Amino acid sequence: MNRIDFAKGHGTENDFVIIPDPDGKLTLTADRVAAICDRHAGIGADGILRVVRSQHVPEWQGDPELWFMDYRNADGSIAEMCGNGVRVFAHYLIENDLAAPLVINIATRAGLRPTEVLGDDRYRVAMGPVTVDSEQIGVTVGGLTAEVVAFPVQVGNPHAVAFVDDLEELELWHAPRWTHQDRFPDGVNVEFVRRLGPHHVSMRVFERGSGETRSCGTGTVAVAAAAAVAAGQPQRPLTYRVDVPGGSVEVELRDRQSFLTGPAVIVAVGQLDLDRI
Ligand SMILES: N[C@@H](CCC[C@H](N)C(=O)O)C(=O)O
Repeated sequence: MNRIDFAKGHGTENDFVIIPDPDGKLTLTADRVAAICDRHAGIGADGILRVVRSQHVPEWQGDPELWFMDYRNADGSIAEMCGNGVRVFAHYLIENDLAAPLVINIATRAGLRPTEVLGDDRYRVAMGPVTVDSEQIGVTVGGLTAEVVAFPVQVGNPHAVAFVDDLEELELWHAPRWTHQDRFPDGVNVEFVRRLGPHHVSMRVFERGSGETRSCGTGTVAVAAAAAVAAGQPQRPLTYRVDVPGGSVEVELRDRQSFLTGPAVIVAVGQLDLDRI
């Protein structure tokens, strides 16, 4: 039998299988990731968080002692960052005495993401700079009668943020399409946003590699930054509340830094039989 430990957790219902692999011994092929994330034949998740020491990650050039969040989408593709994943990753480290409060420096493919342990299972992640491209693109998806414009936003991973009047009408079981296909050669996460107040929005998301999810942390930061640009709010700091189908998070925008605050939950621990997956 070929068993490995796992945990299952979520951040505002963006759910992950967490796999400890401190010495980098596990081979996670795209097929295996997809099988584990399969909601019928596997455990089921939007993605996987492999917990590995940075020294075993060839592309990491920084401190080799840090924990590295090796994030994979449900289809097995690799992504640079996962904002909800970082909080769940930090929570896993704390619950397993692998790190201590107050601030945990977590390595990711998008760089360092210092994460503050706030207590009550809440975490505040320094998400790095967020850039909004002024050259907008067109996006279409089921349920929309016409193409909508979207802001390309970079939060370590790529996003396109479109403002709409009605989120309910959107049919997100098929991937959105965007104009200028060459603009995102590696794909993009697409957020649809509705304004609820001056610093309050709600959104739905279609994630690259995972489909519609109930939350996307990097997406909430992208949405707050795009909302600020669209509203002509250059002043900083600015704080947005972003509601997602799975809950609510807070995004702080500073001049060269952004912060994401929200909950993290571990719901199960167990063993996974790799011979059956
Ligand atoms: N759900 C995540 C983002 C995961 C990666 C994304 N699907 C991509 O491919 O860039 C989040 O909380 O940020």
